[in-house]
Amino acid sequence: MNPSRIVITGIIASGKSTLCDILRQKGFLVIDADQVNKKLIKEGGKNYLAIKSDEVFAPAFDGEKLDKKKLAQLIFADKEKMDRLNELSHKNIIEEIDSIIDKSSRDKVFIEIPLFFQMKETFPCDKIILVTAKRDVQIQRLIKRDGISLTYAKKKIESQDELERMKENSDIIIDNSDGVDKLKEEIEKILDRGDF
Ligand SMILES: CC(C)(COP(=O)(O)OP(=O)(O)OC[C@H]1O[C@@H](n2cnc3c(N)ncnc32)[C@H](O)[C@@H]1O)[C@@H](O)C(=O)NCCC(=O)NCCS
Ligand SMILES: Nc1ncnc2c1ncn2[C@@H]1O[C@H](COP(=O)(O)OP(=O)(O)OP(=O)(O)O)[C@@H](O)[C@H]1O
Repeated sequence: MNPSRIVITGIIASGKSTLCDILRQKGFLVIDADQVNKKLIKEGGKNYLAIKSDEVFAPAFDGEKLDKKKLAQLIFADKEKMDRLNELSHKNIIEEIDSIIDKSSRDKVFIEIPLFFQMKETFPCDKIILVTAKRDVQIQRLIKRDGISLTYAKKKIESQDELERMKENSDIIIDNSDGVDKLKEEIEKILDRGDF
C-alpha cells in the first residue's frame, strides 16, 4: 500500500495540532513530527545521541539529562545552532515518519510537519495544507499556551517567518483566526470536496 500523503504545516501556534485532533476524531491516521522527535530525543534515542555528541549543545545537558527548555533557548537565540540542530535531527525524523507510513494500511495519511518548508530534506507528499492565523491571534495563543513572554513569543515567530513563500507553495490554505467550530467547518468542506 502506498497511501496518499497529506502534509499539514503552518506558522507556529496557528492551530496545526488542533486541526490534527479534529482529523483524528474523524478516524484518520495523523502522524505528528514533533511527537516523533520527542521519541527520538528521549535518552538513548537517535536524536538524543546526535545532540549529545555535539559539544555546541553541551549547555542543554544536565549530566545525561537533556533539558528541552534550555535546548529551545539555545536555538531560538542563535540561528547557526538552530541550523545545526536541524541538520542533526530532521533526517532521522523523516526516516521514522516514512517507516510509520510504510507499516500503515490506510489509503491516506496526514502528517503534521511544522517545519516542512524550512527542512533541507525533501519529504515526498501529494498535498500540502497550510494553517495560518492573524499575527495578533497567533501571538496571544502562543503566550497563553506556553506561558512565555511577548518578547520570546516574537522571537519564536520570527525564526520561521516566511509566510508568503509558504502560501505560494501550498495546495490548500486554512485561516484559523476564528473559533474551533469554524476550523471544523473548513476541514469538513475540504474533505467533502474530495481533494485527496
Ligand atoms: C527545541 C526542542 C527541544 C523543543 O522541544 P519542545 O517539546 O519544547 O517543543 P516541540 O518539539 O513540541 O516544538 C514546538 C514548536 O517549536 C518550533 N520548533 C521546534 N524546533 C524548531 C527548529 N529547529 N526551528 C524552528 N522552530 C522549531 C516548531 O514550530 C514546533 O512545532 C524540539 O522542538 C527540538 O528538538 N527541535 C528540533 C527538531 C525539530 O526541528 N522539530 C520540529 C519537527 S518538524
Ligand atoms: N480556532 C481556535 N480558537 C481558539 N483557540 C485555538 C484555535 N485553534 C487553536 N487554538 C489554541 O491555540 C493554541 C495553538 O494551537 P495549536 O497548539 O493547535 O497550534 P500549532 O500550530 O500546532 O502549534 P505549534 O506550532 O507550536 O506546534 C492552542 O492552545 C490551541 O488550543
